[in-house]
Amino acid sequence: MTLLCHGLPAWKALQTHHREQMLSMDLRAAFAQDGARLANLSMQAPHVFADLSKNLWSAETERLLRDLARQSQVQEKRDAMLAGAAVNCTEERAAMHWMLRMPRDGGLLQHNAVRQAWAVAMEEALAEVHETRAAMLALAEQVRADDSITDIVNIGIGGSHLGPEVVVNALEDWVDTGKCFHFVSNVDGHELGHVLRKVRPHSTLFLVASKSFTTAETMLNARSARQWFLDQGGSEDPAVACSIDRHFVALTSNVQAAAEFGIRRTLGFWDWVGGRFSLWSAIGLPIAIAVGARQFQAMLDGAHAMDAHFFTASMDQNLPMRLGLLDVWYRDFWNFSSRCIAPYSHGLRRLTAYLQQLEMESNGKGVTRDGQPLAVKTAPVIWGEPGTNGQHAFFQMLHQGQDVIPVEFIALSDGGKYLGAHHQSLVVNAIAQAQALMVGRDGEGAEKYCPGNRPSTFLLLQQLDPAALGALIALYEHRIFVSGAVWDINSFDQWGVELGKQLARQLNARLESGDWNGVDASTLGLMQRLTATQAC
Ligand SMILES: O=P(O)(O)OC[C@H]1O[C@](O)(CO)[C@@H](O)[C@@H]1O
Repeated sequence: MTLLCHGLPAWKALQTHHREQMLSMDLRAAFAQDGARLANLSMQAPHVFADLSKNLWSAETERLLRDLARQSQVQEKRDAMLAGAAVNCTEERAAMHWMLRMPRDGGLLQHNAVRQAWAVAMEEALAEVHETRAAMLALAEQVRADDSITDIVNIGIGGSHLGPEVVVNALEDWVDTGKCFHFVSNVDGHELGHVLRKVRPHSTLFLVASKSFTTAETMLNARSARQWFLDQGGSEDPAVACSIDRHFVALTSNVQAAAEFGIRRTLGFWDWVGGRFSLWSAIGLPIAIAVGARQFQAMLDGAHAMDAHFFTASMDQNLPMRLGLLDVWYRDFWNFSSRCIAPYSHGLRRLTAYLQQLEMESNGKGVTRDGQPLAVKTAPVIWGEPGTNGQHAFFQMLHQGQDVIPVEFIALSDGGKYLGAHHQSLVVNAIAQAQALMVGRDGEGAEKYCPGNRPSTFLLLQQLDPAALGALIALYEHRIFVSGAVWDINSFDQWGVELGKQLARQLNARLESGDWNGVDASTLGLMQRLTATQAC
């Protein structure tokens, strides 16, 4: 049994530090007293500048958090991930999404620490990654060149939806095909119907994206799409131009299930790619079709630069480490139960949804890797909306509400082709909000009082290009790994999701059999209402 994090000496030291020095901390005073605060608490990582100075911490806090990281063996756990160990212990799988962005020769391997951790068997995995990617990019280029295909419909949910969607939206300015991209995830037929009304079978390519190829929502959507395709004149005969063979591709690690479904064109990936970490794999096909092989590679390169930073930079200059430790500091010592994500970029409008899965599915756990109940809090609620919209919705509460909620601003220095006046206004608003949260307002009446001293982090990308976006997403992946490692949880499984799936299956079966024995009164009452409504 490993020692639980709250039993470590550094945990106790952080509790004392919090109680005796930080509870009364005032950010305004901290800046007034320390002219070097910004320099010490900000840093440049690959493609991402981070201003961490408006957080409720100090150099001493960070020193103690690094002690905590050492005592909870964060670096050893990181290196085990890099060595291909089965860090996803409940499913006995490695977690090697970072390998999906690794160059064939060199890259990370040029670093001593990485070379030492690298297992020879992983050479084979890397070779397969490159082979599969070449096939994926070749297919993407073929689709891009085919003017008869005007619409791409991605059918998938969770990691098989959110990553491709966030990236295709974010890289809108880099999309150089005239094709339209549609994402269908919800089992609500409304979503599929909405898309099918807009497309034609002979000009649509359906991508059925599912790692397991068993996810109920995706399978039902895929079956309905297939039926629609046949009803609209499509054919099962591969010799016909408008055939399933030509218009359906499966992206999956379960090639056999895809074949049983009737899809013969498949791109595979491996069980060591977690669903929420899969956009870099075949699941990224919609991205590659949208922006082409060169820009897809640029996104991988940006992510790889962040990987190299995470795996090699010293702890005090390692951005994913610093952010992951900040997250533990806020969750467990300040007891902040949520974090607001505020991307000041329309391109990043789906980022929060993506990060919700990444962080809450990874770290929303209550036991350690060896099954011990945790006495500390883990993942916060991740929520938010793009700025400036959020300012006219929930920022009121951030400024004057009773809860303190750390805010994460994400902005771009260069707004690209968008009108300078718009971009300037956008970024100035982000900076002003971070300032307002910190400085507050006093002396103008009780109703106008804003307490200030409210924490925020500011992440700045030069522009929203493929490399910067890749680096930003990899930053979040690694940061979540760090906090998960401190809590000693398995950040790579998601057993909580299974229960609901299992019960939905049982309720469907009970609907068929009419056997409601042992079902609680509330569930039974709701099911009776549903069947009564259906009967009308
Ligand atoms: O790609 P699949 O196997 O359809 O799974 C979809 C999603 O379902 C989950 O397993 C549970 O929500 C996610 O982890 C995953 O991203």
